[in-house]
Amino acid sequence: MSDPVLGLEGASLSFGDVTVLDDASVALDGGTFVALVGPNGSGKTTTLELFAGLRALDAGTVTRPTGTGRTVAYLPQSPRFRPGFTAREVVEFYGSLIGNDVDADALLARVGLSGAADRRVDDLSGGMTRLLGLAQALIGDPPVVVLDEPTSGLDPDVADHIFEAAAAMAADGRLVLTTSHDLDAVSRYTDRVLLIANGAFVLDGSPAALLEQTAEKSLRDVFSATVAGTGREAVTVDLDDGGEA
Ligand SMILES: Nc1ncnc2c1ncn2[C@@H]1O[C@H](COP(=O)(O)OP(=O)(O)OP(=O)(O)O)[C@@H](O)[C@H]1O
Repeated sequence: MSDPVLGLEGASLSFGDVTVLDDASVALDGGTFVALVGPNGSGKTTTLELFAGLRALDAGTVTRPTGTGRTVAYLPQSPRFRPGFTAREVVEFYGSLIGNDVDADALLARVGLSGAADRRVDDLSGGMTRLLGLAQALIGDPPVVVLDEPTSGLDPDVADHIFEAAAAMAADGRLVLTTSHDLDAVSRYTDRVLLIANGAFVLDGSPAALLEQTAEKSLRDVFSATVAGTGREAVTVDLDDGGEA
């Protein structure tokens, strides 16, 4: 078997008394669309940041692609682009930063944004802004694309479009790793699901395999049953105004 493109081995990371990873290991291969799911605050964004090289572990090792050029493209949850630029200018600008001659129109077409090439980024909808982020992620043809909640706040059709674009990026041979709370889309589009809870990857498999393994009806049910089984307390919301009587 070939070496994993991304991996964690014996990984531990805490913020003060909050343990995000506790001796966790995982190996991810190219040509795969992987979803990292888990409860709020379970460590999804932090894990993506580790893979993007934006954070270091307390213990253990991170495997990332070696080589020159852009190896991991990271799209944060709320991408921001230089105000006043058009979508095409954004792609050309980032291409020039990376030192790549980019065909901006081809990249915008790849994500379905041809019609918005001359629109200023300030005038793009939320969905278009995420799509521009995907186009930007493809600059320099990185082998790994990491997406943090790329569909939060988007309508289901636009969300589907983004999942389709991400799946196509993986079908081209890349490793695409996304976080998402949209378990319906995750079931339909991804090849592999990792569920993080209590510092560990507690489930790992294709959506179909996870349903079979757990005998649950939907990934949503698998999620709830597994998270409950870890003994993790649900997030509690205190509706009291907190005022003293
Ligand atoms: N810089 C930081 N300093 C202190 N604590 C942090 C820091 N970054 C994250 N945390 C904590 O680490 C835990 C994991 O955070 P993270 O953002 O990775 O979770 P998440 O799974 O992405 O959450 P969500 O689904 O709500 O986006 C949380 O308890 C968070 O409060």
